[in-house]
Amino acid sequence: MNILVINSGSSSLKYQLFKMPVKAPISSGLVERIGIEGSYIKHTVFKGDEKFVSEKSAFIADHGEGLKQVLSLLTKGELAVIASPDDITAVGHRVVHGGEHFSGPTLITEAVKEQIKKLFSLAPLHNPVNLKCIEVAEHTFKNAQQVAVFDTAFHQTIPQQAFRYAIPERYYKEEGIRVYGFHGTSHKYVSEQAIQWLNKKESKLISIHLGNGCSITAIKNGKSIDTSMGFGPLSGLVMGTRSGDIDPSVIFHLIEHAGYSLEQLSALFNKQSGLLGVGGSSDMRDIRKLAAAGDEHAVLSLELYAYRIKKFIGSYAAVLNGIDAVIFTAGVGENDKDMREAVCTELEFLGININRESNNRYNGGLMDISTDDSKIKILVIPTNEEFEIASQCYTLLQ
Ligand SMILES: Nc1ncnc2c1ncn2[C@@H]1O[C@H](COP(=O)(O)OP(=O)(O)O)[C@@H](O)[C@H]1O
Ligand SMILES: CC(=O)OP(=O)(O)O
Ligand SMILES: [Mg+2]
Repeated sequence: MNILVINSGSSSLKYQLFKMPVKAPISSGLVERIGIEGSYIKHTVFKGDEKFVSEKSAFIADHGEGLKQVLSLLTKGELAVIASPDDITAVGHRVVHGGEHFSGPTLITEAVKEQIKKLFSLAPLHNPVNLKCIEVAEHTFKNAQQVAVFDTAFHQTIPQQAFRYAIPERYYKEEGIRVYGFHGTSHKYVSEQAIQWLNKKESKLISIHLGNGCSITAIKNGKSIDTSMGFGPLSGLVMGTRSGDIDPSVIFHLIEHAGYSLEQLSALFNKQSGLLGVGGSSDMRDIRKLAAAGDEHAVLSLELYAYRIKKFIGSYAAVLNGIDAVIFTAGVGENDKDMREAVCTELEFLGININRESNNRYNGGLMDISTDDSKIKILVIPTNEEFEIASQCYTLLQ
């Protein structure tokens, strides 16, 4: 059985094709910097111990175009791995917002698509793109089962005191206004790796996912108990183009004194803020270059980004009443050693001591980058949302 997984994030589209039940990747790849200058596609095919890679740089305007190019790479040319669409038994889709309806992998029906559509306004950078990818896959792989795995599912264990906002109950009961939480598939995957590595029956973890979207989750004994994103994937940490936490008074002010419309407000907080708004680019690699050249705005954006993460670590240390390990994952978490160092600096009082030499040396895989006497372990763990989605799809289809 072959399962193709499509993971569309706000700036990227990642895919992996797995042979099941052995969970062996046949092919994987990514389209990065979608919609900004410097987009590229990397397509990898695994044959035994050998790896074949093709890379192409060309502007890719949106995820629909990205997915069409990916499907063409998978089915045509030298590095094709699918002879016929019927080689694909199931397509697993990452879907970001599932509301309260979905707590596990779900077969996609017309009703499920309607539900994904209803949540467009709450995850405007994601749900429309996720639905688009589902439609393209349905059209391409007519006989495959289409399965959705929701970012929100892992956070369904968050207790009411953490998921409710302090507003009248009817807004929860009638409008579903509550914390949902996102990046759940990633937080689940890396926390399970950490629990296995720690080899402890009971565990208290803080998982820090730093991609284009960023979120941090408190995980007790394998269950999410609080997370920084809320009703939509907008609150909490500073992100590529999203502001993270902001006092709602700012919104009232912009409406009252500057005449902002709903569309302008949504664009401001979702698309024009975060690293882009403060530092001049949504991409951490660009920000690093600007900061190295002395750009003060870029430097400030890095400070805001690290400070916000640190604030949440303190808050979740209190929520968990202790920490066994903090985990860094996703694009920035796995690749930006300076950000890991900035976040962990001056947290010694908590028992977080980073080993700078190990941190600088990190080059993939699960690695402990804390000092030998650090009370709290600091782990870098590459996320693999596609692997997790394929596993959940397989379980569902059995
Ligand atoms: N070598 C690197 N150094 C610093 N940041 C990096 C590096 N590689 C990738 N990133 C950053 O990771 C982010 C994208 O992360 P990713 O998890 O792929 O995002 P998403 O899935 O949300 O689209 C971008 O800000 C990018 O600049
Ligand atoms: C939920 C979210 O922000 O996802 P991504 O980081 O992939 O944009
Ligand atoms: Mg992502």
